[in-house]
Order: sequence, then C-alpha cells, then structure tokens
Amino acid sequence: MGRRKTSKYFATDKQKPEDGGEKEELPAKRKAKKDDGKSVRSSPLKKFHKADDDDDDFVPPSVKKNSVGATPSKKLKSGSGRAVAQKSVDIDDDEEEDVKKTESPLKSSGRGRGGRGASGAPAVGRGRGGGRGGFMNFGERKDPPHKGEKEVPEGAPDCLGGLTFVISGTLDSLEREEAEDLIKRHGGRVTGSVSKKTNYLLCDEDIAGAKSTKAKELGTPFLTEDGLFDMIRASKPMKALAQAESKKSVEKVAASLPKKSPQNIEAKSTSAPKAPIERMKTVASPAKRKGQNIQQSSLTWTEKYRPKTPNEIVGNQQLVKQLHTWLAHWNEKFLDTGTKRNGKKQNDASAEKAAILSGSPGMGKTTAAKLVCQMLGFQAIEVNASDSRGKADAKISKGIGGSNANSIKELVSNEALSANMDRSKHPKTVLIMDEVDGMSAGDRGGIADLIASIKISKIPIICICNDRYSQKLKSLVNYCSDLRFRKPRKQEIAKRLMQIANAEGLEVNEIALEELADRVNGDIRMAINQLQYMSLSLSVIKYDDIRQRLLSSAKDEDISPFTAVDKLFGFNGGKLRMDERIDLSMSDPDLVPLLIQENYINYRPSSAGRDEVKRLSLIARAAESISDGDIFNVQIRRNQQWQLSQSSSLASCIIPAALMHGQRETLEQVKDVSHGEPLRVLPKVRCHFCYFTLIVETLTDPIHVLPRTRQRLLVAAGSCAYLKVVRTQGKGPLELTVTDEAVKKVVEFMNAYSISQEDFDSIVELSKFQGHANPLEGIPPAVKSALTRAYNAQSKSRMVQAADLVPLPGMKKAPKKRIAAMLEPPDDGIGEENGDNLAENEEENSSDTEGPDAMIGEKLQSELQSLNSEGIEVQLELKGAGNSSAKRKPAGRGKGGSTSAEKKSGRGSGTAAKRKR
Ligand SMILES: Nc1ncnc2c1ncn2[C@@H]1O[C@H](COP(=O)(O)OP(=O)(O)OP(=O)(O)O)[C@@H](O)[C@H]1O
Repeated sequence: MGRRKTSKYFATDKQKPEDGGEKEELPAKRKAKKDDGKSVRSSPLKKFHKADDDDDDFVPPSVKKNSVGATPSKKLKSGSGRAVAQKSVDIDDDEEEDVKKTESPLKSSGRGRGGRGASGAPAVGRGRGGGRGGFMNFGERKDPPHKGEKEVPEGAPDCLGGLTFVISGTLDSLEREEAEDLIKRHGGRVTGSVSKKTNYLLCDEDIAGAKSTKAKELGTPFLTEDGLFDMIRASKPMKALAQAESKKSVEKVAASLPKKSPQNIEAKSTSAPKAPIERMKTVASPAKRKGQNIQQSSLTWTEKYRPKTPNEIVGNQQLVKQLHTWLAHWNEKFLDTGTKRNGKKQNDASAEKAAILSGSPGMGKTTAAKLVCQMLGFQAIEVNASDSRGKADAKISKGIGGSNANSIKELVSNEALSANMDRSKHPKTVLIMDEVDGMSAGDRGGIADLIASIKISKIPIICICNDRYSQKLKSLVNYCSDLRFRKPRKQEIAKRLMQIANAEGLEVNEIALEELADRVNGDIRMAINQLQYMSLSLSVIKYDDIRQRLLSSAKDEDISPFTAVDKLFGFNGGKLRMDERIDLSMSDPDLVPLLIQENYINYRPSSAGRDEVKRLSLIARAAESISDGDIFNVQIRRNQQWQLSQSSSLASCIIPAALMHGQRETLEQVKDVSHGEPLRVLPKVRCHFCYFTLIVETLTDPIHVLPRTRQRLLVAAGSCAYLKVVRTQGKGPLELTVTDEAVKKVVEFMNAYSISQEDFDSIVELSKFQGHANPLEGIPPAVKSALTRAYNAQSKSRMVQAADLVPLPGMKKAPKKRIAAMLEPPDDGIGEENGDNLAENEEENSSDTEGPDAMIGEKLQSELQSLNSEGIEVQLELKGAGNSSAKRKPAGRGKGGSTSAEKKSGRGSGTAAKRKR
C-alpha cells in the first residue's frame, strides 16, 4: 500500500483509534454498528440506488439499469474501499460541512455564500472551505498533505457510473473539489451527506465527524483516495474491451447490411447496442435532427421547449396549483356583484385581488402565469411593468392614447370587462405585470398607482418580480396572494435537460447535466441556453465540456466584490492568472480594495506556513502595498488620473492578496477586555500574539491610523519588539540602569516605526488585556517623563507626508486649495487656529515639494503637536527630507463611525469630524 508510506495519516496506523481502531471494511447491512472496530465487509448490492430511498436525489431509470462495468464489488476486490486509519484529528465538525450545496458560480453575487468559483482551472477559485459558510468560513480546511504529488488517473469515461460518493475531511493529495471533479468526470455522483444511497465515503482520515458516524451507522464503506484511483485505473482495460466489443458489433451490423448509402449505415450504427460502460443517452438520431422543420429549428430551445401544460413546469407545482385556484375563483370572489358580501369584498383593501409571483430569473414564473391563464380560458395581456413608468393621470380620460400607466388603468377598469357584459363575447382577461420590481423609485408613484389599479380592477392582475423583498414592493404585497417560487432541484432540472437533449439527439451524460443544473442556480432558461449553445459544436457532451463551457461563460458573469476577494485570498489565489486577478480586483474598483484592506490581516499566508515572523513580514509588505494603493487612489480621485487605475488595483488588491492568500483565521469576539470594549482576538492563541492581534485590531481601524503608520506599527507589534522589550522579556530598555540610554533606545524605536505617544499609550493600554499587569509597572516615573521629553525633543525632525502630496512622476501636484480644504479646522473650534495655520503651512509646503525644507519642519512641529493632542490623525515620517503635510484619511476608506480603539487610546475627546481628519 503505497499510500501508507506516503501519507502522514497512515504513519499512525498502528495507534489505536478512539473508536476502536482500524477497519478493514465496513458492514454491508445498514444496521447500527457498535464502535468495536471489527472489520466488516460491504455488500456490493447496496451500492445502487433504491426506489424507496429518500427522494433527495434524482435517480433516472438508467442508473438502476446500469450495472456498470466497474461494479462496486469488483472495485472492492481490486483494493478499493480499503481500510482507513481511524485517526482522531482535532477538526471541527464544521469540517464535515457539505461542499456540494455551495452556491453556483453563475449565481448573481452578494449572497454571502462561499464561492464555488468558476474562474480558473478546475481547482482554481473553488476555495477550500468555501462552502455554505461563505466568506467568513473560507479556508478553514487543511491542505492535502501530499497535494499534487500523485498522478491522477484517467479511467473509462463512465467507470463510476451509478455510484454515489460523499467526501469527508482532507484527502491525501486532492482538494475536495478536484476529487469531486474526478468522480463526476468518470460518471459518479457526489452528494453532500451520507444516505442510504451513498456507495462510498471518500476519506483519508476518520475525523469522527457527522459523515463518518452516519456512514458507520449505515454500513457505508469507506474509500481512500488511493482506493478511488485504483478503481478508476482498473476501468481502463475494461474500457478498451468495451470499445473493441462496440466496434465489433458496429462492424457486424455494417457487414450484414446490403451496401447502401452512407447515411443508412450511419443511422444503423447509431442504433447498434451500446457498450455497457457508455451510459450515454441517444434517443433521436442525427437524421431526426436534420429532419426537423426549419421553423422549429429556428426557435430557441427555451421557446421550443417552453412547457405546454402546467404539469410540464419543473418544480413549484404546489405554487402553480395555488395560482390556478386563485385565478379560478377570482371572478366569483371579486366580480360577482349580486350579493352584498361580494360587493364589500371588492373594496376590501386586504383582499388578495392580485397575485405576486416572485423568484430568481428563469424559473418559469411567466410561463406558469401564462399557462394557468390559458388553462382557465383567460386571455393574458402581458405588460412589462418597468415600461409602464410613472403615475397615471387621475383622470382616466386624459390617459387615452397617453402613458402606458393610463392604458393599464383603462384596462383594469374597463366596463367592457365587467361581469355585466356578456362573457361569451368577451374573453376573460388577466393582466400580467412582469418585473414589477423594475419600477424605479423615480417612477413617480408607479407602485402606488399599481395598488390603486388593483383596488379598482375588474380583472385579475398577476405581478411578477425577482426580488420579493424589494422595499418598493413592501406595500404591494399586502394586496397580493404571495407566491414565492423556489429553485427547482438540480435533479429535476437535469431531468428536463435530458428530455430536451434526447429530443435533440444530443448524447449527454446525466452527471454532466446535473453539473450544468447545479451551476445555473435554478435558472432553467440559462441551462437550456447553455445546452443549445454547446449543441452547436458538439453532438456528444461530456462532463468536462460542461465545466469548460461554464468556466468560460462565467467570465462574462458579474462577480460580486465579496466573491472576488474570496477568490483573491483563497488557497488557490496564487494560481490565478494575472488577467484573472485584474478582472477580480476591477470587479468593483471601489469596494474590492476596501475589502482587501479589511481582511488581509485575517489570513495566514500559505507561503508563510507556521512561521509567524514570515507571516508578519508579509503582513507588513501587504500593508505597505495598500498604502501605496492609497497614493494612487488619491491621484485617481482628486486629479482624475484614471490611467493609474490598474496600478492602483495592483497595489491595493493584487499584491496584498498575492502575499496574504491562504487560510482564513476567524477572529472571535471577546468582551472581557479590561477597557470594557469588545475586541476580536485569535481564539486559542495566548501570549504576546494576543497583544499583537489586539494591536492589529486597533491599528486596522482606518480612522485611527493611516495605512503607512499602521504597517509600521504592525511590524512593531508583530515582531513584539516593543511589547517584548517592555513586557514579555521583562528586561526592556526602560529597566536598564542607565536611563538615558534606555530612553534613547525606546525613542529610536518609536521613531523607526513612527509610533506616536498616543500609539505608545494605546499599546501599553492594550497589553493590559485580560488581567495582565501594566507593562510599564515598576518603571520609575522619572524614566517615563524622561522618555516623554526625549520623544518631544526629537519631534522637530519629524516630517509629515500625505498620500495626496506624494508627487508621482509626470503627475501634476494636488491643487493647493484642495489641500487647504483637506486641512480645514475641526468643527468644535478646538483647533481652529491650529487648523488654519496648518492649512497655510500646507500651502507653503505643497509649493515646495521638490526638496527638503527645515523651516517647514519647524513650523509644522508645533502644529503637529497640537493636532496630535486633539486626536487628529497625522502621519509622522522620520525621513527628514521630502514632502510634508498633514495627512488626511482618504475618503471612503473608513469603516465609519467612532471606534472602540479611539476610546481606548484616549482619543475619544475629539468629534467624529476631527477623527476623520
Ligand atoms: N420551471 C420550468 N420548467 C420548464 N421550463 C422552464 C421553467 N422555467 C423556465 N423554463 C424555460 O425557460 C424559459 C423562460 O422562462 P420564464 O420566462 O417563465 O422564466 P421567468 O421565471 O419568468 O424569468 P424572468 O424572471 O426572467 O421573467 C421558458 O420558456 C422555458 O423554456
């Protein structure tokens, strides 16, 4: 067993596992098992879907029919499904989360779910751990220990046909998504949780999670990655055999035929028995396809295969019935004026005189509405609500020939449509208002008018929308029967697609269709369109073709900034091509940099491994790059230098993500910080790293500290030089006997990292975390005041640099007025004078950006002192020369609002306006 030599999990095979040790094979019968560790054998029969299984999965008849060449029994004999070391690994049960149920990459963005990204190569963009947990849980799974070290076998195309796998834990060399692809490519099915239908639990370690417990309960055999590889490899000779057989049979048929036209032979050969392994569907011959009439073939498949009866609608049958009932009783409920009761109802505002069908696009809402109308003999008048803009004139007469909205009013109130008229002569009418959520806020009371129309309407109105929760529709839904369409299950969609493929004579694998169905996020229209598109170039569609197609079509998809960041920071972020990275970062050039800035600190870079120092240096480099991005950003925003956009996204997104991509470390909230403010700290991490995190947390608040300062502080905090000196080692310079030397060292250190006195106090304050003693305890007051004096004495040489004023080659300088505006005094007058002076100084300084100016430094000095004391953010630079100005936080970078960090660091006295400066 080669794997035992290579896998770290098998290195501990001999250790007795917690639940009873190594299992050779697992019981065939689905009875509850005791954790006695006894080896049991699995029955091959159970590996096929049973009719009485839960209906979670779509089981086409072919699955049952096909005893695929690679039967489970054979596979087991050939060494698959072998023992799995029952090693106990400390992994969350979340690890067992279903990766199958992740959102489709084609889905429109912003739902907060993890990315099954479709951008990039198979393994690319589908981040590990990017399952239902979404962005925050991203990357919680470990890397495979021998990632990419094994050759992935190529087997017969359908050698895993009819088998259902569940993947658990970390595999030896494959990412889960890669394993999933491998299985599907070979005709197997992958589901998210173990059920009676599951044939194998694919795992290389028994992490005793929910899946393995369930598998043991049901007697589902465990299969290692090597077992799977063997299984696939074993199918190769069978494939050759099967192909030979199939070839023979074709030849036989051809020989037995009188020599006729080539078309005939072709037609016959297609009807020859198929190879047992090839479980492709062929119903219509190519000849049939050719024979279809021109009119039919010119139709798009979505039109051609539009359901003809309500029963043909995929999914949501219950809602279709409800709609049918509502419409069938509409007249008697709202129109029959014979009784007093009915007359009252007509004016009842709460009556559901209209129906609203909601759900994401392409699910069949319009189709359902039309079919139900047709079934009940109603004539449907379809109006796109987003076209009928604006409020109708109160006087209907004025609307004649006027706005669309008025014509709707005319329609719904038309006497000719009322019950008094002879119904046999006037067909019943329904108004279908499509895209009611498309009425924009500027539609001058469009929705209100629609409600008014509903109230007076003498015909039923069916409203259709995508976003049921749109604010605009809040009042409308009160007047409507609320029918919310849900995404049909992928198996249902796949079944429909299979019918279409069959009718079109396409050969397509059902697993491939399920993949397509899975990826379109319930959008049947899109699935059908994709299928039609592929049929133009292929007559046999395989799993890989679908993947390929979806990957390329995903490029045109609107990707949300969250997904973009998810991908950039993901494990596979490093594998993305540069153009892909640029696309991702440009998906929202405003928000992506902010998300990068917010999150880069929360990743453990895969290139750093467990090396904390390396990690910190990467953090520092990322922060440096982000602050460079700020400089570009300022040039772009203020000076309209749009040609810098790519440089900006490179600096603020691509470089930080390239440095930091890896595993996300979720931060948790703790409330027991001495200052009473909730802070997030890394769980299970203590010692100085806590402080590091706390400091980082404070410093990552963009209002508190500007990126460049933050970066330096991060380095300081991260390397713990500061804290180590002051606290951890307990022998900081301040404890040195020679006070001057100690003070000098500390001030040098502070200067080196641009740590202001407030920052110093913040760090000291923060390091009191969780009952730790004051790090400055025991340091004599005289030393402390010597430190303050020394720090202040050196402040003359400190210069300030703002992103706004950094001259870029070939760029024009920021206008003086803007700089002055930027430095306007705080609202409450505390620093009015100071602010003005500073503004003046800045003007002067900005005109002298070409070289150092000691005078300016001196002038600024006093201003900076006072600004600092008022809590105004300035960035101090030790570089004696260069441009100088107070730096303002670039607009839009802030989290907004005042933060705990400010309070903690004693800066809470300033107003929000001041802080933003
Ligand atoms: N549930 C379904 N069953 C079968 N075919 C469907 C279904 N949903 C959509 N289709 C196919 O997609 C086409 C478009 O569907 P339809 O216009 O009804 O979707 P919709 O939900 O109204 O979309 P939108 O919200 O964009 O208007 C149909 O002609 C049909 O071919």
